[in-house]
Amino acid sequence: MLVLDDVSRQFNNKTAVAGVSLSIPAGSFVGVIGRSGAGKSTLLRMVNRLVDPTSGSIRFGDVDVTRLDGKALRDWRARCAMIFQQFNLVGRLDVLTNVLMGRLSKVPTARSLLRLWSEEDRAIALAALEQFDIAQLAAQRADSLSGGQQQRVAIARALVQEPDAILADEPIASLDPRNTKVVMDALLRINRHYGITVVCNLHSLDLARGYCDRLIGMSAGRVVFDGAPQMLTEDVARDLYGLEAGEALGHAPAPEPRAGLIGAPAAALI
Ligand SMILES: Nc1ncnc2c1ncn2[C@@H]1O[C@H](COP(=O)(O)OP(=O)(O)OP(=O)(O)O)[C@@H](O)[C@H]1O
Repeated sequence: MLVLDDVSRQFNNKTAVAGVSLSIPAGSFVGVIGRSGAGKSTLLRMVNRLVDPTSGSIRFGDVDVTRLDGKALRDWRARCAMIFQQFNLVGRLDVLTNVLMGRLSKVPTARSLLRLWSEEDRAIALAALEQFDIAQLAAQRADSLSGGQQQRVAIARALVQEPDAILADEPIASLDPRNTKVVMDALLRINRHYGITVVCNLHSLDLARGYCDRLIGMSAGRVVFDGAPQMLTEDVARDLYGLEAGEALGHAPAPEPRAGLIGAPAAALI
């Protein structure tokens, strides 16, 4: 269970997140929605500690995330993988090496410094690429791939970290509708098949409704809606998005059917 208790973040005199309290049970697929500037990215980044809260606490099980530093903080970041709008791959490296980067926290320091990957690590990375139908791209430079392919590589890299949670910050914001569906289906698969918690910032309400079990609506740094997608009425949605309602309430592709939800550890990739 991920628990945020009265978490706030200020940038100079601007309050980005204001007194957010939330409990997210393991295995949830949560969508964080709201208009631009509502505080969605800051909220996610605080969980991963890319941004430190100004006040409040974040706990995951018995770990007090807000107090971690050094190796303990690095370990935490390995347990909650981030996925970004701009993929954050190393463009000049091949796809397989990019995915192997996700194994860095799993291998002894000496080997990780020398980038000496075991056969097992390579097999895990290749199996992750296969999951998302991009194993044939393993030897290509990451920067030669389309946006949708790059985001699937980033998701494969996150998966081989064997995380407890994946935090996805607008993962489809720069993708076309077909790739949007492919990437959202990949996140859904990770959630359903491996039981990994997914918290995903989304601008499109249709997408959030289609994929998430629970929506958290933010406005001016506060949580103003927290519930199942079907509880979010059109009126509440219009309030949430204000002038952006037209764009945010547009139609989005439907997810794959939610079948075959077998829990399995990420290590079971091979
Ligand atoms: N590093 C920063 N320095 C100063 N202000 C910031 C910083 N990061 C965020 N903010 C401000 O905090 C508020 C919340 O920003 P945040 O990026 O969390 O919102 P968001 O809902 O993710 O928006 P978007 O959908 O546009 O990414 C905004 O007013 C933003 O300008």
